[in-house]
Amino acid sequence: MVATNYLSYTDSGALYGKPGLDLLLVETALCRAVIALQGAQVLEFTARDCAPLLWLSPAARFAPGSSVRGGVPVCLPWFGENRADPSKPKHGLVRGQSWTLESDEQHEDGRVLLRLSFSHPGDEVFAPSFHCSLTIGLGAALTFDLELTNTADVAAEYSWALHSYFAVDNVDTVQVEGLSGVEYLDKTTGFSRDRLEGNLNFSGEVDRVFEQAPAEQTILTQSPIHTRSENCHTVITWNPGAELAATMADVGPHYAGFVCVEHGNAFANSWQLAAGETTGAHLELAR
Ligand SMILES: O=P(O)(O)OC[C@H]1O[C@H](O)[C@H](O)[C@@H](O)[C@@H]1O
Repeated sequence: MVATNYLSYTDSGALYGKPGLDLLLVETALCRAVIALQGAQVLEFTARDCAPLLWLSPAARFAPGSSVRGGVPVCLPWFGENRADPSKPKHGLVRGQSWTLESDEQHEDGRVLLRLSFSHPGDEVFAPSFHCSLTIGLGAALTFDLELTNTADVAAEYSWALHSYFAVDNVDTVQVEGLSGVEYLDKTTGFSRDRLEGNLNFSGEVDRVFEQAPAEQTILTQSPIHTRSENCHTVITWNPGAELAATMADVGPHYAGFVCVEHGNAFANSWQLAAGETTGAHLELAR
């Protein structure tokens, strides 16, 4: 592993006083970012002259095998509960696995691109084998290019999301624009179906899956956050609210500082990949 003038290798003990995970630190004229090799999880991203884009829980734990609460965990090869077997880990398996940094480069415009990859051999947790790579772009915006290949010799279904935790002033006043008129499944009421009219507000526990969602949303907080995606047809919006957060050791009273607006393809939008087929998606996040 070679450090460059924009990339250094560190760990969660050095950055957060909580040892456990290896981290990449990128510092350029355009931004500062922290990425965990476990799960290819971006933990922090702050563009120059902007407020931090992402929320990282002050109570986050940095333990091998479990996802860190905050940043952008990658949920794959299934999103949420495994519907065929709910005893399997929530949100798939890649977020708790160590990824490989395949390449890093800095473009003339100052953007840094990190490409991380993960290969699953196929096992009793998820039978099909697959290979995925995530190219993380770090400039004025934070970008993701996900590429997934079904390396199994049979067709397989994949669902996934980039589970972004955005830093907001207060969950009680934040609104999400760009989902009006879209149908959603409400996880708090047994996945009943409803349609949002107007902006989304967060009051108490909100856990909604919007299928066939538009490509752009704006999170209206003091310094608005813009999201733009390509080939991500599902948006999931989540905040546990005070009561549920109190039962989560790594959230607790800090729940008011974030909203999750997650982009991917899940439920009706899940990917059906033929043997050997590759497909991809793009996401851009910025204040
Ligand atoms: O606690 P986690 O496994 O990271 O999941 C956190 C949340 O992720 C998504 O937003 C789901 O829709 C929620 O139901 C879930 O509670």
